[in-house]
Order: sequence, then structure tokens, then C-alpha cells
Amino acid sequence: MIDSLAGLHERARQRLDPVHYDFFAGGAGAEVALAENERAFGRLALRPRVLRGNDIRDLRTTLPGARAAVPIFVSPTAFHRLAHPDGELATARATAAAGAVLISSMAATVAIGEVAAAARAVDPAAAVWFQLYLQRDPAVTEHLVRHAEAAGCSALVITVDSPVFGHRERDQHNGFHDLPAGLTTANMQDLPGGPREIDMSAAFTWAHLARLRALTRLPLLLKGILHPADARLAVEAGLDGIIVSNHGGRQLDAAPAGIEALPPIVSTVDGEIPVLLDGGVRRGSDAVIALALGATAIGLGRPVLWGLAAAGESGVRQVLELIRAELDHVLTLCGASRPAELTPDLVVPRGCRC
Ligand SMILES: Cc1cc2nc3c(=O)[nH]c(=O)nc-3n(C[C@H](O)[C@H](O)[C@H](O)COP(=O)(O)O)c2cc1C
Ligand SMILES: O=C(O)C(=O)c1ccccc1
Repeated sequence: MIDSLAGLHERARQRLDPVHYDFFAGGAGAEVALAENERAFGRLALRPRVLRGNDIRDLRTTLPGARAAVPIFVSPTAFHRLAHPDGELATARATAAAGAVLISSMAATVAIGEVAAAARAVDPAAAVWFQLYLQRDPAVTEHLVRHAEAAGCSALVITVDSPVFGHRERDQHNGFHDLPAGLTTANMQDLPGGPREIDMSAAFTWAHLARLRALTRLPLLLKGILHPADARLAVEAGLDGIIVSNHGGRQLDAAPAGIEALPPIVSTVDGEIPVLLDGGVRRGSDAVIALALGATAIGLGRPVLWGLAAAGESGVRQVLELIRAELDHVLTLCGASRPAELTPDLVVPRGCRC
């Protein structure tokens, strides 16, 4: 039986240590950006087309380093072994089974080599991307890149919305700072000079990104873009894609919702590179709205964590299958056969005369 996302969320809440639940669920500051991610979808309506002969549908989507069965990616999230003992291995198997793209976090509790191998054991063509924050010590950044390459990752995702770590008041109140004994940030253990902490820095510029560009032939995507001027700079810098995201409301609390930031970015990028989106996608209708506004694929952060905490690999499979089935259903109701047929005129503000 497949649960609703709300059912899986509730089961996850019951099973998780409340401190770890708060770490997964929480956002920065007053959690305005977190709430707005979901609310902003609620302010948009889909204006469907009819009589389009769309009884056969095709959700396949081409992305940098990935031919996905669905326009869905698992957003990078830290510490999956806090949610379930199988951690990122379970997430990798379920994501590969769904034909979605996995973005594995540098803050994973399983090393990228094992994560990618678990995905490929399910589907040899499974796409796994590696997410990293540029590290102040360039030797550490380079090692992470080489580990991702050796693991067979097909793209790198550089998260650029975290010059400093967001202020998470729930974590401060709960005193949550470190992983419990027995869990480690596995990607940070086998590095020059021994284990390192994940390091964030406000000193990075586009010049550092150019150096990374010269370091690897893997496709590079930037995650955490909200301003169209930065999207344009990403195109000019030769990036292979961008992910529009406010980091699930965990960084700048005054940030707009990803879905609100998307349209001007899609205009500026003008089809030159794919524009992906995450934040607040909870329903197939949210996914279709984002695709219609020009996203090539949508990401799921917390829903995957709820599935994982509720029922391990099976729970993540359920989450991905729920969103896929709803996406297909809403696509049908909107008169489209393929994500690429969705156009911005299908999306209108709720409460408008249309
Ligand atoms: C518990 C948690 C950990 C996260 N860890 C990372 C991370 O390591 N790297 C990263 O780029 N984004 C991280 N994010 C942000 C997600 O990639 C994503 O942008 C966000 O969760 C999407 O919003 P959603 O949770 O509403 O789907 C994290 C988010 C959560 C909830
Ligand atoms: O990025 C995050 O939101 C996050 O929670 C995290 C936690 C530990 C290390 C890196 C990121």
C-alpha cells in the first residue's frame, strides 16, 4: 500500500528523535522562507488545455550527465543515517529504481563511492551527482572532486547559497551541533591530512568557480541561485545548469520562494542551459507548475527524508512513485503528453480573472 506524503511525514515524525526531526524539518530564522516555499505554490493555479489527444505520455527528461525516466531529482540533504540505518544507500537504491537523479550531499553519512555503487546495483545507468561546497583548502575541494569522479558521478553540483551556515533556531534551542557517536560525514574522512570538518566561506568568487571548471570535465551545476543576474553570470561562466533554490528555507530567511524566483531566471537564461528548481514541491501539481514555468526538473528534499525515516528504501520509493503518478495525472488533466509541452500560459495567479 502506498501512503500519502502526509502519512509518511507523520510516521517519520513519530519515529525520529525529536531533535533530529527538528534538524530535518527546520529552517532559518522565523522560518518564513520555509513556509513560503509551499505557500507560493498555493497562490498559483493551473489553467488546463483540453482535447489534446494526450492519452500516451512520456516523462523522460535529459539533464547534464543524466537520462532520467522522470523530471525529478532528489535534492542533496545531509545525514541520512539519522533518518534510517541504511541512510544514503537506501535513498540511492530507491532513486535509481524510480529513474530519478540522485544528488548526494558532501555531508552524507555514506561515502560517495558506496552511494553510487548502490544506485548502479539497481540500474547500471542510474545517474548520481555529487554536491559540494567549495572548501577554503583547495586540496580538499580537489580531493572531493576526484572521489566523485572515481565513484562514477556524472555531474557536480556546487552549492553557492551558503557563504555562512544559516541560523537554525530549532537546532540552537535543542543543542544539536554534531552527529551522534557512530555516524560520520563519510566523504570528509579520507582526505589529505586526515578527517576535516565541512568548511563554508564567504570569500569565494566567480574566479574560484573558474578554477574548479578547469579541474574537471564533469558537467557543473550551481545550486542556490535566486537572482537573474547570477543566472546570467552562470551561463557566461560556462556552467551546465543551475538549480533555483532557497535551500529549503534554511539559509536566507528573507529569500523568496524558489517558484517565485523562477520566471525571471528562466527568461534570462533563455534556454541556454537547464534551469532546475527545488523547495516546497509536495504534489504533482506543484511539479507541473514548476515545469510549466520553465523548470527542466524538480527536486525533493524533505519528502525523501520523511519516506526514508518512515520506511527506509521502501518509504523513499513510495515518495518518488507518489510524485511521479501525480505528475503524470496532472499532466494528463492539463492536456500535455510531455513536460516540454507545458507552457507558462497554463499558470495563473489564484484569485485572478482568467
Ligand atoms: C535536512 C536538510 C539537509 C540539507 N542539506 C543540504 C546539503 O547538504 N547541501 C545542499 O546543497 N542542500 C542541502 N539542503 C537543501 C536541499 O538540497 C533542498 O534545497 C531543500 O531541502 C528543498 O526544499 P524541500 O525540503 O522543501 O523539498 C538540505 C535540506 C534539508 C531539509
Ligand atoms: O545544508 C544544510 O541545510 C544542512 O543542513 C547541512 C548540514 C550539515 C552539513 C552541511 C549542510
